[in-house]
Amino acid sequence: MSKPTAGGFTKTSNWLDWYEGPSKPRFKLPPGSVDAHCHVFGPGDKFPYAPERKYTPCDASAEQLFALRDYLGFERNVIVQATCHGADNSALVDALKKSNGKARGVGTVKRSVGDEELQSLHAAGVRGVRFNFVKRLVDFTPKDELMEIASRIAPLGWHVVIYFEAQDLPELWDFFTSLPTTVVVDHMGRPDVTKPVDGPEFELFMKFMREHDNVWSKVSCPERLSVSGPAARDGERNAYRDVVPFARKIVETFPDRVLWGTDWPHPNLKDHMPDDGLLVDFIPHIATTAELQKKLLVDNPMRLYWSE
Ligand SMILES: O=C(O)/C=C(\CC(=O)C(=O)O)C(=O)O
Repeated sequence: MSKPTAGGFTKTSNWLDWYEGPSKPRFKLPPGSVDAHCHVFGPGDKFPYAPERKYTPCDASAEQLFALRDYLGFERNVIVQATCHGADNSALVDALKKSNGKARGVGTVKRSVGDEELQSLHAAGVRGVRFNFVKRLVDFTPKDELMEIASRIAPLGWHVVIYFEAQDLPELWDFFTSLPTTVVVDHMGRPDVTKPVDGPEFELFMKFMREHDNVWSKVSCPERLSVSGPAARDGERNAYRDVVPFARKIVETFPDRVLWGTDWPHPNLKDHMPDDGLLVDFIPHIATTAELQKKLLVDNPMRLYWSE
């Protein structure tokens, strides 16, 4: 049954709702694992979607996220502000407050944000801001504005999360490499996985990480990047095989600077909605030893988000 969007909003046409009744993962997550990339949406009647949004999702509440966390065997979440909420972080903050310290957040702020607001976001558990360069998701924000925001949040010990597509890395390189904070890349910079893993495009991403030890990567979202699948559906525990070499290379080369997240509730998927339990079973294909798994799922996110 189609999931609702409260508050009189109408979902984007052909919206794929998050998957009801996921499988129990066969992979046993190490104790203290963090789902380091997920979102909350609305509910629209309490936390209206932003007027400037490029899509309207089905609602995905904090309670539903925390139920999934417990069911899959995660201990904590990092909730990332999605563009459908613009720079209004209230749904995010509400979720952080309800989490009893088990969630941290990455928000979106504008140049006009006051020091008091930054302090109150920090108190709620926000530890970073997200700069989104994916053109279908956001209108352009001038780089001087983003740099000003980065310099405002740096003294708080926060980091910058960047979301962009692989073909845009050359143009964004100078900006990214001048950011004064830890920089966390969403979804491996969205590589085109039909290109070779040792080809020039992905090599540029590897160089970006190799030459800048403040750059981290989420090795997340195989369901978004995969071209040939197979999808994490119908019991498939060896899904998205075309993405594995890319994620595995990052995990093995930079084991102390990688994070993993479900990306629940998976906004804007067009082809299929993954079963989140089967998505967890993707992890041992990209982090193949207990040591790598603990770094990816526990040590790294704890160092970045729960250091104090
Ligand atoms: O959920 C993600 O990470 C990816 C998104 C959505 C997004 O980033 C947003 O709305 O802010 C995408 O590729 O559509």
